[in-house]
Amino acid sequence: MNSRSVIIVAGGKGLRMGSDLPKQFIPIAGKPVLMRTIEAFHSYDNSVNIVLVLPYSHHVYWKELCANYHFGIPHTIAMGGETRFHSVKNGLGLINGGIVAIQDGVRPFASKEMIARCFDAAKRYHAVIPVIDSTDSLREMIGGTKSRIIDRSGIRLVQTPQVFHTDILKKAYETEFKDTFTDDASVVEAMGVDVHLVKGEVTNIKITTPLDLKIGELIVKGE
Ligand SMILES: Nc1ccn([C@@H]2O[C@H](COP(=O)(O)OP(=O)(O)OP(=O)(O)O)[C@@H](O)[C@H]2O)c(=O)n1
Ligand SMILES: C[C@](O)(CO)[C@H](O)COP(=O)(O)O
Repeated sequence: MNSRSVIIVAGGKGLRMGSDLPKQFIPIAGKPVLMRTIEAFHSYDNSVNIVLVLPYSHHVYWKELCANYHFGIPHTIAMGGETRFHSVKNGLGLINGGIVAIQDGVRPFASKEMIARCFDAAKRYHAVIPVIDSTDSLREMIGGTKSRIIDRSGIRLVQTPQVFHTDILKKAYETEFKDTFTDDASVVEAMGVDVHLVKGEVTNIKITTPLDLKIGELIVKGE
């Protein structure tokens, strides 16, 4: 159970970014998002086994990008799938035992302390995810334009890396895909496994829209 792997899922199209180049390849402060994500895990532990899931259409592009940036962190490539669920499943095919983290390729600012927190908790728990509090008030829509306040003290916002015992995650991913599977925790939970929450980070943002690229530049500069 000592071996540690991470599957970095970057098989998406980035439609909400509205850019021709999928967002995982866009530079933030001069370096592509995906290289920052890989570096975060390598700096946590340079022996961690890294599997990178990429769209088939961008395998050659990624190879060229690595050459251009002299990017040498070792990793294995897996094929992107139709949805995030299918991409994770493809990546899992290259993992043999131990503990495995699933990381969004577009979350480049996970600190090594938070990554360690997730992996350490996974020694004790089968499924671990980082979460943060909501700093906004929250409302639930109850039909038409009607809504009601939700008690935000009972709500957490979910991030990655999501860390699991590999055998449990593989078993969970044998299930049929459902739209309600928005992350890996939802897949293992559907199999009846409890999910343990640890502290996430407000800077562990998911690059989704053009504004996130600007916020990312500020995070890199430490402002
Ligand atoms: N078929 C897919 C879809 C998503 N992802 C990855 O899952 C992560 C989180 O997904 P999201 O932010 O939704 O990325 P996209 O699907 O690319 O974005 P959009 O929904 O805006 O198209 C990203 O690193 C994305 O590349 C993936 O590996 N395979
Ligand atoms: C996995 C995730 O990042 C956890 O917050 C999130 O569910 C991904 O959602 P998306 O709609 O695929 O961006």
